[in-house]
Parts: sequence; C-alpha cells; structure tokens
Amino acid sequence: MGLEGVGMGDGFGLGLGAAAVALIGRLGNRGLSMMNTYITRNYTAKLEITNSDIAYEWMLGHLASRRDFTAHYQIGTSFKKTQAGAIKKLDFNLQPTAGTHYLWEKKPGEWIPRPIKVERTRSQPTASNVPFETIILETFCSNKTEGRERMLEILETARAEAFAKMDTSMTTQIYGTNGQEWSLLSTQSKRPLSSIILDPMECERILKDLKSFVGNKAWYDGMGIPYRRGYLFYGTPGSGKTALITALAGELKYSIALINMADHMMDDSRFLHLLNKAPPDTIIVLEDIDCAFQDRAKLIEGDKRFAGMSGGVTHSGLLNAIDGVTNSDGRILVMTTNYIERLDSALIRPGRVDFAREFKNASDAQICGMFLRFFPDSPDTHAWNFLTGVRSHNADISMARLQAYMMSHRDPVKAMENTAKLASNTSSTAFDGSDPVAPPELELSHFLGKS
Ligand SMILES: Nc1ncnc2c1ncn2[C@@H]1O[C@H](COP(=O)(O)OP(=O)(O)OP(=O)(O)O)[C@@H](O)[C@H]1O
Repeated sequence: MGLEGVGMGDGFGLGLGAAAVALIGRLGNRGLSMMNTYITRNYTAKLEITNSDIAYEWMLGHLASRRDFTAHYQIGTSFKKTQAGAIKKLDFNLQPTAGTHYLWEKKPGEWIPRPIKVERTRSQPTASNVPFETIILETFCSNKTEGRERMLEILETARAEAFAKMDTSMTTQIYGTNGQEWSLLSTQSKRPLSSIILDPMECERILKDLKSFVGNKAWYDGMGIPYRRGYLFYGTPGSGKTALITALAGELKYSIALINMADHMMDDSRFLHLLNKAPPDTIIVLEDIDCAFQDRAKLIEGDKRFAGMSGGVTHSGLLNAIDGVTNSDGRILVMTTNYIERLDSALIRPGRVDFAREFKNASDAQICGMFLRFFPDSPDTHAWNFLTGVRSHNADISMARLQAYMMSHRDPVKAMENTAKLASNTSSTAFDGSDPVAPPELELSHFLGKS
C-alpha cells in the first residue's frame, strides 16, 4: 500500500503545497518589502524638522501661507496692547493642524504636479512644558540628489519668506524663552538712538564700541581672543538700560533675545542650551542678572509644580555658559542689574564684561533733553526753566518718571508750571495731566513683566 493508500499522500501533498504557497508568499512579501525599501531609499526624499530648530517656525509660516495646502488650521493670535490695556494691533496667525496634509508642487518644465506629504506631529508636553513637535515632508524624486535639492528648495522658500517678514531695516524682533527654545514675542518698530537721552555722545560711544566688535572677527581670531563681547548696564530703575539696548539693536539691525534670570524653570543645562541656540544676529539680554541666584531653591521647595527641578542657574553654571566655547562666536551679551553690589567679581571681570556703564537718575542735561524731546520747538530757555522748577523741588527723579510726567503734559507751559508734582518720590504715582499721550509701542520691559 502506497502511502496514498492511507491517505498520507494527500495530506503530504497538501502540506507541501501549503508550504510552497507560504514560501512564495513570504518570498513575495520579502520581495515587496525589499522593493519598498529600495524605492524609499532611492526614489523618495524626506525632511524632518523638529520644533527645536529655528526652521520649524519658518516652515509653519510657509505652509500656512500656501493657499493650495490645507483648510485645517490651528490659530495663534498675537496682539499688542497700549499701556492703558486696550488692544492696539491684532494678528491671526494660522498654522496647519497636527495631522497629515498634502502639498502639490509643480516646477517649471514639469507636467504633473508632484504630491508632497506633510505630517505635523505633536507629543505630550515635556518637563519644560513645551510639546515636542515635528514637521515631516516626504515626496517622490527621480534620484537622491534631486530629492535633496527639492527639499532644500522648499526650506529656502520658507526661510526667505520668514526673513522678508522680519525686515530688520524698520523693525526689531524680540525673542523670549519658551522652555528650552526661543520664540518670537514681538516685532517692533525700531527705536531711534536719538530717543535715548544720555550724557552728550554717550550713546554714540557705546554704539561705536559695538560696531567695532561686529564684523571684526578676523582681528579677534588673529589675537587669539574669543570673539564675543559682554556689556553690563547697571543702576537705577527706569534710567534707560533696556531702552538703550532696544535702540542699539535697531542700529545694528540685530534682534533681541531676552532671558529672564528670575525664571523658576531656568537651570544650568537649559541656560547653556538657550545661549548656544540664540537666533543669529542677536543681542542676548540677561535681565536682572542679580536675580539669577536669589534663594530660589527655597521658593520652589515643597511646591509640587517644581518637583524635580534644580531651582535656577548656579553660579558656576552661569560662568561656564558665558565662557562657553560652543557657539559663542560673535555673541553680544548684555547683563542688566539694579544692584551691581550683589554681583560676584568673577562674573563681571574683563572677558565676561568688557564694557560697563552706570545709569543714574536724570542729570540736568537729561532733564533738559527730555523736555526738548517732547517740545522740540521750545526755546532752550523753557528747558532751563523746567530744569530749575524740577530742581527747586529737590526732585531726584528717574528718566522713566520724567517721561511719564511729560506724556501727561502736552503743553510746555503746563509742563513748566506743574513740576511740583515731580517732587513726590514714588515712581508709581500716576500723573493726572489733562492730555495723556499713549506710548507708541510696548516697551521691552513689558516682556519681562515690568510694566
Ligand atoms: N535715558 C533715557 N532716555 C530716554 N528715555 C528713557 C531714558 N531712561 C528711561 N527712559 C524711558 O523710561 C522707560 C523705562 O526705561 P527702561 O525700561 O529702559 O529702564 P531700565 O533702566 O531698564 O529700568 P529697570 O532697571 O527697572 O529695568 C522707557 O519708556 C524709556 O523710554
């Protein structure tokens, strides 16, 4: 009896057949997957941008501006307020939602538009409270070089559009920290240097110093000196430290990147990361540097929100970051403080601070200068009378207070007559002038929660 006799032949045959089918299936699958890998490697191009990269915002802006792209938007509304709190300027900033979208690109000479898959993903917020986000662009290409060029072209378009928007000839960009990253807080009209009233030629002297630094890398390299410059502006509140930084940035066509040293979430690694990743052509401002080591450990102790956080930048962390060798080429760092006596001499030694300037309450020249800034057509004698009035009340006043007073007196005669109001030393007192003038823009100090 053959094997067939007991029916084993049938079973074996069936088994063999099934095995063969399975094998063919597996080989087929394998073949398909190999083919897939081959095509993916050679005929598709992929670009991934994470939100820690500066190009992320550019790409979001570019995608949002494409009419052919998507109708699924998420909105980020930005606005500016007057000092009275009224909303002055409102912008709806549309961005593609998280998910998959498609772009259609047709280059000159191409017949059929090519689809580009755009995937925006977002994960849960990390400890820094910032969600991790990515944009992945993916498309077909005829070869790797063409794919790479295609991706770079889109990136370049996004960059050019973003740069055109932040035209630094008329405006100054203010960046702030958002967890580990920098984000654009505001774009402001440039503040003219002439609006800063210091002692004669003082602004020019500081600007000259900055200009002799910018673009002089070869000299620094030749001398073996790290190519960076540190400034310290210290002194009375409301004396023009931040205002001067804004004006200097405008002159240099630089942006401003603010780091609030009193931020509870700041620690050594975050601080170093931020310094190294600051946007290009930026003046980095460490506001209220004396607050960096205020006993924050105590503040956050026992507060669940700060569980696991180290509680601020350490002294050595700050010095290491300032001295850092990575990415400090061409860095301009300005530290400000109202309390220079609280600063450690190691922090302000030459090399870390190359230029220090004290800001005081208004000098006679500044009082006259402020008067003439508000009433440029007044004769010098009016400015002199105003000064005499201010000093007769023995008022030692800040420039900020003087400015607030002038804003409430649009009439030079009223301004000269009312100087008794300046005698009060409380800078928080509002002036009840009949003719208040709204300030033109939000001040830098607003972004540090000072206004
Ligand atoms: N020297 C100045 N020239 C022109 N405006 C000034 C001057 N000083 C202060 N101001 C005005 O006063 C306001 C406050 O100034 P600013 O924020 O620059 O002071 P600050 O010295 O940085 O104060 P703080 O130490 O509190 O941060 C601004 O509106 C600014 O325009």
